Amino acid sequence: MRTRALTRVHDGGRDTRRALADVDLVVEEGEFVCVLGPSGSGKSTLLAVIGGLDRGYEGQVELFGEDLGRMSDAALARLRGERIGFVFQHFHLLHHLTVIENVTTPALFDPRADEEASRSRATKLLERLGLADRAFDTPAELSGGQRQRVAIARALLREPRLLLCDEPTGNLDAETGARIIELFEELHREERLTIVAVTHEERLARAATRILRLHEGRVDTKEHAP
Ligand SMILES: Nc1ncnc2c1ncn2[C@@H]1O[C@H](COP(=O)(O)OP(=O)(O)OP(=O)(O)O)[C@@H](O)[C@H]1O
Repeated sequence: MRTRALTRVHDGGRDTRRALADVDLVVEEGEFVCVLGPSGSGKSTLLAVIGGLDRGYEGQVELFGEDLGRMSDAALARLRGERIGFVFQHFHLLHHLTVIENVTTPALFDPRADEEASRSRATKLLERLGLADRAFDTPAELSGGQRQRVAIARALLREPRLLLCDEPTGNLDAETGARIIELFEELHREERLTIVAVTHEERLARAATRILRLHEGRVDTKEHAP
C-alpha cells in the first residue's frame, strides 16, 4: 500500500476540515502497523481512504499495485471484498441476524463462495475468538467486547491480505484484549497478513512492527519502532 501526497478535505460548508494533509506513506506486505494520534488527527479517515471506502481524496493511493483512483466502483468493491477485512469502530453488525450469519455475510456477495466452507471457517473463527457458544445469539444479546470479536471474525472470513482495524481492542477487558492481540500476532507471523490498526492502546502498539503517528492530518516523519 502506498500513498502519495494524500489529502482529504471534509467540506462542511464554512467549516472545511483537512483530515489528511500530504501524506506519503508506504506499508509493505506483511507489516503490522499501528496508527496512533490524538482524537481528530485523521486516523479513521486514513483507514477509510486506504481501504477504498472513501474516494473523495486528492493525491494517489495504490493498493496491491493498483491505483485506486483509476478503478471503477465495481472493481474497487470486488478488491475490497476479496482482499481487505475491516473492523470498524462501531462494529456495524446486522442486528436481525445471528452471530454466525453476521460472520458469513461477506461471502453472500461472492457468487463463487461455497456456503458450507464459509460456515465452517466462521465456526472455526468463532472458536478461536472464544465465541463458539454464542453462534446463534443475536448481537443484541452480546456484550460490547463480544460484538467486537464478532466483527473481527467477520473481517477475517474471506482470508483477506490486508486487515484494517479501528480501535480493535477498544472495548475489551484486559484478558480478551490480550487474546485479540495474540490472534493478530499469529495472523501476522504465520499468514503474513498485513495489518493496519488504529489504536490508543499501548499493549496493541507494542505488538506492532511499526508505529505511525498522525498529528493534524500529517504523518509524523520520525517513524518509531514499537
Ligand atoms: N464525514 C465528515 N464530515 C466532516 N468532517 C469530518 C468527517 N469525518 C471526519 N471529519 C473531520 O476530519 C478530522 C479527522 O477525523 P477522523 O475521524 O479521521 O479522526 P480520528 O483521528 O480517527 O479521531 P478519533 O480518534 O476521535 O476517532 C476531524 O476534524 C473530523 O471532525
